[in-house]
Amino acid sequence: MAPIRAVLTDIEGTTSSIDFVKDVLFPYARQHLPAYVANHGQDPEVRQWLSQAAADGGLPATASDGEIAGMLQTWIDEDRKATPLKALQGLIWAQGYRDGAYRAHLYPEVPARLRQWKQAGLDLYVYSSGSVPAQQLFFGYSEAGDLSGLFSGYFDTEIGPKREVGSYLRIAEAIQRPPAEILFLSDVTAELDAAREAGMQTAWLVRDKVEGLPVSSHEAHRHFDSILV
Ligand SMILES: CSCCC(=O)C(=O)COP(=O)(O)O
Ligand SMILES: [Mg+2]
Repeated sequence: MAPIRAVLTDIEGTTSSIDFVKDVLFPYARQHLPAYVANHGQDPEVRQWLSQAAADGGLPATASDGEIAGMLQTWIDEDRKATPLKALQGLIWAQGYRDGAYRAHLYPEVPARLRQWKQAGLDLYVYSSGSVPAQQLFFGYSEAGDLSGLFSGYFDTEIGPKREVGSYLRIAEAIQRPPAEILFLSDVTAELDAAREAGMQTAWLVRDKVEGLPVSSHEAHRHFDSILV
């Protein structure tokens, strides 16, 4: 096996709990979405994402911003990983982080392990369904302080869906590493399958408190400390 030179990590369920995203971030975005759309709907970036969401959701061209906001709230309830929704969520979360409404959850061993890997010469990258600005906020306002400087780059679904092989090939190309030198960490086996098909090495994070680790072709880990690179 090729030596690992870079670690590419997912966020939700991997560095951080699913509960924090579902119980804190999503409700905050859902609550503030209508006012955010009313106040910022004419900003060019926001307008572009609203138009893309309306088109993706099959709304008529005459749909009001209120109707688009309502559809986006439904998408939040359904945990849709749609790029326009994720971009808008990131813009809304910025206010919550800056107001101190929350700090991003990280599993306890994650900050030290990321620092160790970085000190050992590995390059660290993030690949999440959350938008790149949302990822930067997440690690910038984490419970362990500002960790954003540890990462050499961030990728979201603008590079492609997380379950598609091509996304991982494009990430490897973007970071100028052979896929075999990249270790991808995720809690979702379909994502790990795609990364492996692209040639990456994989580790499956199983954070649930169930008895024993599942048997899988992807090495399963309860936490980052047992991942040896
Ligand atoms: C960037 S923080 C918000 C996470 C989020 O919105 C999400 O959908 C997480 O998905 P992931 O790909 O990190 O499992
Ligand atoms: Mg995940």
